[in-house]
Amino acid sequence: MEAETEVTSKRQGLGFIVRRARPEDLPKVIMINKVTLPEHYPEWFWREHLEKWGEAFFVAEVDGEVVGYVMTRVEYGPPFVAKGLIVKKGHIVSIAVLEGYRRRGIGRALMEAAMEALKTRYGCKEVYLEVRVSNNPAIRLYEKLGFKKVKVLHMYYLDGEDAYLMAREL
Ligand SMILES: CC(=O)SCCNC(=O)CCNC(=O)[C@H](O)C(C)(C)COP(=O)(O)OP(=O)(O)OC[C@H]1O[C@@H](n2cnc3c(N)ncnc32)[C@H](O)[C@@H]1OP(=O)(O)O
Ligand SMILES: [Zn+2]
Repeated sequence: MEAETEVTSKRQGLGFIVRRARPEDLPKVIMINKVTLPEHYPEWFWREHLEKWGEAFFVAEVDGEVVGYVMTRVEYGPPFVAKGLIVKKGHIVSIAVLEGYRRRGIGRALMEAAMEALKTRYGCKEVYLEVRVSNNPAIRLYEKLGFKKVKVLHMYYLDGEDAYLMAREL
């Protein structure tokens, strides 16, 4: 994918842009994470991911405002679903879209941009993530993109909830 992709919804006025994140986007990205998810990270963690794996860190913009993000990293290890002993794995660390901007394809477009970059820029053979077992909207999105539930991670979250580890080949 090129640096910027414009997606215009069939419904007028619901267009958005997906582009690579920049350092100046981080305050807004961190704010979106705070209001949408219980899992938060220190500022240096976001910055580190942008510096190391910035080609697969994307934001979505509506009318010039960042309304969503996807942050990823690249890891080496035994694959969950791909073939091989040790492979490069793309890890979707966090994705979120502000509540008022959901169900217009932004989450899907962010995931597609991240997966394409993980594959073509970093050579990842698969992509994986963890998601709360109760998070149906996110699970539906991942299944629509071809992810499968690989295993349950018991008590994965601080509040005791389990996670599904979901993965697909790239
Ligand atoms: C690895 C992790 O970060 S796990 C945590 C994921 N993030 C969160 O849970 C944060 C809060 N939630 C969100 O930010 C959003 O709901 C997201 C990111 C999960 C989805 O973002 P959206 O922009 O709404 O997704 P998008 O519009 O692309 O939806 C694509 C498809 O996913 C499925 N989907 C998305 N939301 C829902 C929902 N609420 N109910 C059922 N299916 C849904 C649908 O199949 C949808 O296609 P459709 O609208 O044509 O039916
Ligand atoms: Zn994770």
